[in-house]
Amino acid sequence: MTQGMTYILKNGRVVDPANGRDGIFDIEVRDGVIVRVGQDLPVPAGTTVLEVPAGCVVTPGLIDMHVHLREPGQEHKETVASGVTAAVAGGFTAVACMPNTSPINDSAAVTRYIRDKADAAGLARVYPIGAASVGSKGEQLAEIGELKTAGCVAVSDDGHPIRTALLMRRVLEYAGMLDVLVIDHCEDPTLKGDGVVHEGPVASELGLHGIPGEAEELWIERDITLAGLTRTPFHVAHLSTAGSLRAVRAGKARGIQVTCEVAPHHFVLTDEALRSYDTNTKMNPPLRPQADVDALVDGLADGSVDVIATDHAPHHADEKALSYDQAPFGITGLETAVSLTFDRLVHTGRIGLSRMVELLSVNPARILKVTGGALSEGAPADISVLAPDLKVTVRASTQRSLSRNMPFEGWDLRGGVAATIVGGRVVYRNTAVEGLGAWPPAAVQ
Ligand SMILES: NC(=O)N[C@@H](CC(=O)O)C(=O)O
Ligand SMILES: [Zn+2]
Repeated sequence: MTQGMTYILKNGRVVDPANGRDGIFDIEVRDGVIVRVGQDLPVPAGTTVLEVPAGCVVTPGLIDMHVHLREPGQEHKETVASGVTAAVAGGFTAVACMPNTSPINDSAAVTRYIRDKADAAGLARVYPIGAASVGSKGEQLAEIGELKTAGCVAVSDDGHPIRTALLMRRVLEYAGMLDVLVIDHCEDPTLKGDGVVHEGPVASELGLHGIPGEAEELWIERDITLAGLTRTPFHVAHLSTAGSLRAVRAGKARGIQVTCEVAPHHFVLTDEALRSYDTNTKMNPPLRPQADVDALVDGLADGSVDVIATDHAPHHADEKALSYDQAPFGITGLETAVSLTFDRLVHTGRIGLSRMVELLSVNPARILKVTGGALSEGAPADISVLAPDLKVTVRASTQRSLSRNMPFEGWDLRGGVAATIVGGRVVYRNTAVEGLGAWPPAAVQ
């Protein structure tokens, strides 16, 4: 525990693009707040020094703006407590959680319940996302004002698209007035039909029903048009195709306030992974062909993709053991995102560290309008310490999530997390990283 304590994080390579910093800096933390950032800060008597291990990178706390915490209602898959434990072990100081719990988070009572659970866990910050429509049924507008007052930072019917153009228009109008972000799971349900994987040669060969990329693209075009009509910001959840990215780029070029996120599995895997028939390759949107993956990586590099978000979607092993058609959509992601980003984007030279920090911290903070995204003096000390060269072998059995549904079992990746600091408290310390021995013990390690 380091809250209430003064300490100096010493000699870390600080990558803080919002403040134009990339170099060796010290960070002084007092009572949970960053009080000074500078080179060779003096160490007053009695001040603890936390030496940053050689090769580690200190960044503003990572924020995952798309997770499913499953509480209330599906605590066998994940609880708020297990979810935030996975989050801090994955390097995230904050997460925004989708409303498709049971009951749906369409009321202040559910929002407060989630926040209370998050406060009790005391690990990552949790920003609830409220439903856009009552019960996420797509019929009646949810009480967006009530949800905002209770602490929701955004609204979405994630799991489903916001059902009609008229409803989307109203959601944008009300949420816009209240300064609440609208996030849509963009997918035309009629085109999706009973599809379970990407529509294409692999699906045909395997005899699985396909979902065309156009199901996503059409819906994004609809939403961008309505964001233009209402002059309101709109965020695309889990964007997955080249055509979707073209639509977002064109929207941005027209001055429409549209932003988007891409999940790690969509820039790492293609629909070739389906040949395993492993239901841990089943998620929504589905894995796409190489050309889409290449386009997403280009977008991540050139700035047209704003955010990396995991879409952490825990499901129980019994459900994932069903046939491919029957199993639920979704995979976990909180504990692999940083390693996949380092291994597949940074070490391949596609993005630099500062772009990585923009995608995982600066932009989600800006889009959600929440604290963080910068290591500024006076800001809460939400800090991630990353280990770009750490050798990681992914094992579901050692992850903190209650669920193990992920397709990266046994993967060797380069890059990981050394420590996670929330509000000045070291909440996670990775015992596999050398040089953290003198750090205080953490709640998760
Ligand atoms: N992404 C997924 O595959 N699954 C999500 C719901 C959703 O966003 O579709 C889930 O809640 O399991
Ligand atoms: Zn979704």
